[in-house]
Amino acid sequence: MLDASDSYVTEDGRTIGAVVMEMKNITLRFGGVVAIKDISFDIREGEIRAIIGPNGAGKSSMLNVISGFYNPQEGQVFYKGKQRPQMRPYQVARQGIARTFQNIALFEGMTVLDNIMTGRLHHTKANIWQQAFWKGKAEAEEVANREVVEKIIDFLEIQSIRKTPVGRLPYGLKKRVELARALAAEPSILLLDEPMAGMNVEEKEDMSRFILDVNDEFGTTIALIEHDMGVVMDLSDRVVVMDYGQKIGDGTPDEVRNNQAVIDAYLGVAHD
Ligand SMILES: Nc1ncnc2c1ncn2[C@@H]1O[C@H](COP(=O)(O)OP(=O)(O)OP(=O)(O)O)[C@@H](O)[C@H]1O
Repeated sequence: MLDASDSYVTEDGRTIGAVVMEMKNITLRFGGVVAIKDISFDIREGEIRAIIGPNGAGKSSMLNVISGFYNPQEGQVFYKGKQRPQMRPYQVARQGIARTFQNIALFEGMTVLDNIMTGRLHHTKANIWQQAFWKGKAEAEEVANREVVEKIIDFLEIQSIRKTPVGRLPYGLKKRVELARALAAEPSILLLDEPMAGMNVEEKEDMSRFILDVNDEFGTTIALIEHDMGVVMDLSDRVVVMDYGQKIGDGTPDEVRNNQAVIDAYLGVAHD
């Protein structure tokens, strides 16, 4: 059994570090609906952590708790060892947590490059006057921001579409641009909201490869939610399984695959 501060090396040679985020006894209600019921789990530095579950299981609600969009009625979120107070999403983003959205949230009329640049907003400290008159600090920031963005464009192999308005791109590429924008924030934790939803097989393979590469190359901790159990099993180090707002499984992909409660949930076996 690992301690919160332990680290270990995976079979494929990646180092998984200490616990960086801990969700403790989280309960979230919408009026009479209990979307999350007393769930606890942790996320370790450098790991790929999936949260899966059938429709309505509470995955999006959980992602929204992590990203600060929802504040749970009960339970605590610990980040880097400290209990996180109630926060707005932009404050969570400033702590190095970036996300993508299931229904792509890009500016369709803007080019790929400009969309990705919007991911740098939290790294821009020059005030509006400095920006308007292109002086000192603003200029240096713009150069640094472009450098980060160019590196990501290369990394995600989207050089050829950098000047294309996002609205003209096929779905799979839009998803890749969204990933690029989230990466532009240089997050310590990247949250992916159903990154493979609506993709064909080839697009899913591409996205899986990029998720693995991001984790490997930048050491980014990744938490993702996904409806389809198959696609995340090869990617993830550990998987939390939710069903009807409860946690019914948590462990390595193999442990989860062999968990009877998980098998039942996915086969639609009735509840008591
Ligand atoms: N804003 C909301 N207001 C009221 N009920 C909500 C709200 N958001 C989610 N719920 C309810 O909470 C439960 C969990 O929903 P959630 O969207 O988190 O599940 P999910 O696992 O992400 O589902 P899906 O895979 O279909 O996206 C559902 O019963 C849902 O109807």
